[in-house]
Order: sequence, then structure tokens, then C-alpha cells
Amino acid sequence: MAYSADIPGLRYASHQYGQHNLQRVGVWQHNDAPEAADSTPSYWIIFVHGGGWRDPRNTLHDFVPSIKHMLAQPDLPRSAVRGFASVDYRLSPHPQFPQDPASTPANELRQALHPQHVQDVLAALRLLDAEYGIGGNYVLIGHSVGGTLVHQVIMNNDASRAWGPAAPLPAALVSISGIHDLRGLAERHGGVYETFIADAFGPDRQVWDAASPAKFAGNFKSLWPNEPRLVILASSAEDTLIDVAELDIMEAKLVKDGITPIAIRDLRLEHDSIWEDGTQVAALAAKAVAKLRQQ
Ligand SMILES: Nc1ccccc1C(=O)C[C@H](N)C(=O)O
Repeated sequence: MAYSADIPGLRYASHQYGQHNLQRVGVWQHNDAPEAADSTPSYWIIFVHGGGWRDPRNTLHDFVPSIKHMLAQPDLPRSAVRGFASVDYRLSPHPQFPQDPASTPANELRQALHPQHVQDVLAALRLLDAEYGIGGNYVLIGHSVGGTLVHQVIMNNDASRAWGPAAPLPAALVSISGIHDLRGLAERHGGVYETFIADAFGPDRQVWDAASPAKFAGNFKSLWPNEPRLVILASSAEDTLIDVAELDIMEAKLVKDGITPIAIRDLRLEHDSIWEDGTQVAALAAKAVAKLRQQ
């Protein structure tokens, strides 16, 4: 049941925020009425999947194992969580999954180019705010290129709003095995890294830099007014696809901007096993919520 959204005890709703099949967001909430209101705040936990901006095997369902672990997580009380959401966004072409543009319906074609991926994530957050009133009460978790996208939500909050109208900003960001410097990653590894970045961003490396959170010309602290601006950066030493340099450079950028992230370099498991297993994603979400509730 790899693609099932079914989680015992939760009801699932899928929402479209655009015409394309991938412009959708999944929402899971507890079946029964919420517990008696308590005075401590509660949060939405929202996930943005990875897959090199292109892999159709990565979907909003990537969050399901992590949600199951969160339900069983003793240090993430039910009263602390309003619900879970996971975002799909239009993808770029993948050479292993070719499509014939002549015969493929427009709403199934994967031909997105930056900034369409982040435009979609912003649109999904606006939909969640309109339908569920998430406001700034959410933890935004990204895996791999999802880690790029969650930082870009903050980057978009400058005067130009280049990638879309304002979306509510999160209370906390969690970037797991995140890609933060496109050019750096491509130059260190070459090969398929250059290919999937060029397929998603085009050939101009200045565009890559402008989209890279760690190379961002603006200041994360000033564009993210809501306290406490909690950021958790996490990487696994067993990850053979994303090296710790991607975490190091993002940590340095945030520190320069006046934000001290929590940096966790000792996750276990290979790149994709982290979300497939979900235990560590759940623990990171619980850590973020606990920190927010301590404020
Ligand atoms: N090679 C990578 C390195 C780093 C991060 C992702 C990938 C991917 O391959 C993503 C996806 N499975 C893809 O086929 O594009």
C-alpha cells in the first residue's frame, strides 16, 4: 500500500490548488473531536517531499510513514498537533520517465521549470491558510529538494515577492538532507547532479545562485519577522547523495543573518531511507514542536 493515504484514526482530504494533477495538498486530521482546548499552542506539521524536483516516484505520500510515527511519539502530545499536511508540486522532466507531449494531457505533463516548484509550494500554503487557517502556526519540513523549497518560502517574503503572493510564514523550518547551494553541490559531484539541477533551473548558474538558500542575497532574519524563527538542519552521515557540506553552508549563512539553527549531523540511514522509515522525521518534528512550546 505504498501510495495509500490511509492512516488509522485520521481522516484524509486531498485539495487541488491548481489545474495540474500535481498541484494538490493532502491533509490528515484526527477523526474525533479535538481534546478540550488547552492554553498551550498547537501546530500544523507540513511536509515538502524531495526527488530532485523531477522524480515522479516521490509524492505527498512520502510523509505517511513519518505521520504514523508521530502518532506514536510520546513526546509529541496530540494536543500539540492540529493536523498534518503534505504538498505535491509540479515536477520537471525525468529522463527515466519520459512523456510524449503530443499525447499526454497538460495536467499530467511534467515540464516545470524554476520558479514553478516554489510557486506551487507557496500556493499550497495559501490554500491551507484559506481552508484551515494555519496562519503562522506550522512547522514546515522539507527533505532533500524539499529543504531547498522550505527555505525559499522565507526568501520569497522580500519586497519583490518574485515567486508568488505572500503565504503565511512558518513558526519553524526543518531541512532534512536539504540542498542549500545548487552550484556548490553540482561542482562537488558533477554528473547527474548537474543534470537534474539544469533540468529544473535551466543552464544559467546565476539563476541557480539566486535560488539557493545558502547564497541568498537577502537576510533570513529580517524577512522572517515572527519569533522565534526556529530552524533545524539535519543530515545523515550514511547519506551517499547529499554531503554534510550542504548543511555546513546553510548553517553559516543563517548564523551570518542572525539566526542560530539547531544543527544535527548524526542522523542515521541513507538519503531516501530517512523518509521511507520516518522515525527520525517524526523525532525532528517532535523536537521542533517541543522547542516552540518552550518559548
Ligand atoms: N541523485 C540525487 C542526488 C541528490 C538528491 C537527489 C537525487 C536524485 O536522484 C533524486 C531523484 N531520485 C531523481 O532521480 O532525480
